[in-house]
Amino acid sequence: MAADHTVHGVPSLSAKVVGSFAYLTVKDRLPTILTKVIDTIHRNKNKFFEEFGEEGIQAEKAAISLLSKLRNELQTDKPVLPLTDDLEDVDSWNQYLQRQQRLEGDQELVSWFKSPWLYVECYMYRRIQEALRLNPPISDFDVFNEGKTQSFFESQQAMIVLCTYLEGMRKNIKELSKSQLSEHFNKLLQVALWGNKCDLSISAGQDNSQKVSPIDSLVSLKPFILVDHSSMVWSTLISTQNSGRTGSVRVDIVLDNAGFELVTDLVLADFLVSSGLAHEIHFHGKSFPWFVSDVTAKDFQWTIRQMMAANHMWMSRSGVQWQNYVKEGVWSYHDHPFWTQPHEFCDMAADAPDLYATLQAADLVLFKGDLNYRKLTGDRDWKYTVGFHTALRGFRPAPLCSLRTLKANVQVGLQPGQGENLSSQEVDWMTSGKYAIIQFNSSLAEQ
Ligand SMILES: O=P(O)(O)OC[C@@]1(O)O[C@H](CO)[C@@H](O)[C@@H]1O
Ligand SMILES: [Mn+2]
Repeated sequence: MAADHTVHGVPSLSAKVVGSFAYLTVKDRLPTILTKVIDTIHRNKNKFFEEFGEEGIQAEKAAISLLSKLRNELQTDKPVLPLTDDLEDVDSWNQYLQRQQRLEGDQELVSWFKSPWLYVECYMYRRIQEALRLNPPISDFDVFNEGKTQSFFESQQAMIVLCTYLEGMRKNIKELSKSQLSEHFNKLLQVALWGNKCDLSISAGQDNSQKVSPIDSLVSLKPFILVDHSSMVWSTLISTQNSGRTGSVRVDIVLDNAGFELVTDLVLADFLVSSGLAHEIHFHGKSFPWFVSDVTAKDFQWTIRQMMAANHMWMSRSGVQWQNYVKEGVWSYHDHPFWTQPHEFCDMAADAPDLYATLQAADLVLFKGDLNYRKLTGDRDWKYTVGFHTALRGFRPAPLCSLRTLKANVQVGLQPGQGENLSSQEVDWMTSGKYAIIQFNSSLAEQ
């Protein structure tokens, strides 16, 4: 039987296409990230010594040696190796490697430059975790922590603007009309969308004096939203209210990055709860450090604590409110090994049925960020006009919406000619983070 990486003749993005964005990422970006990780571990040598003595130093050396070997395997296109640590997901990863090998056929071994980009990129982050797990004293060290905390502190000004907006609204939220609520909803949905922009500086001001408000900048960013299904997201929320259901409305947010983006997500979640549009928010994060800036449980708790401790009245008031939501169970944080695996989401029902069942209990699921979009669409070379519903290939646990700035060259659901027009004007429109989508799919059949 012919086995390959195509679905309906649509191939997976892969570094085997020389010059493609996937190729450049594997060739340049991933080794750079590994070098930074090695440097970070080395710079923390003294800390490891203070905490664990000589054992800490040995662990630092051993982890660095494993990571240098990993970088060499990547750069010389060596075969992808099975994992050897003790995490609960090892079997699943190793089975996935076999699955990839079957797709590859007998001719070639699965390797960095030949296999699907999504797979090898996820695998790199899992191997970083392996290098730490195999060296127990430093297993819990988060190699990306410094960057995440720095991005939080650098965007304080924009956070203050958001929390001030939130507090202003909270005061008379019960008196707002449906249309006023919908206006606030659209704004905060867009703030959470642009929070995914890679540079984190949504408020254009670079200096630390006058900052442009992340709310005010929404108008000028609007033309860069290529697909805007926000009215369908709103209708979904409203219809759950109008349906006369007695149960509480639950919104799940599949988080992406820590720092400013996480705060925009928490502000949106706060609005949903305090307006009564939702009664319960489930946040889904990663169980270990992932794709440099993704949220882990520690980041989630740290962020709320930092907000509470902030030296600004509305920021700390928001932090206290969020801590209460967590205490009362109105907000809950969840992680599942599936989020740090390479599977496309259409595999979830079969490969992580418990997680799929969890999402089925939501009234709406918001997927933040670029990587989640790649997994929603299988990271394939789809034609721009293919429907989102088609690209999801049966993944529809609940009504869902992707909030994503474009940082990888996969995009579906555009109007005829829209993608071609953009390509003729800006070669990097799919990877610069300048454009964005709010793309919705109902849980029903084809819309
Ligand atoms: O998911 P996010 O945080 O929005 O983006 C993740 C990302 O930076 O990593 C990949 C490239 O290495 C791309 O998918 C994307 O640009
Ligand atoms: Mn991310």
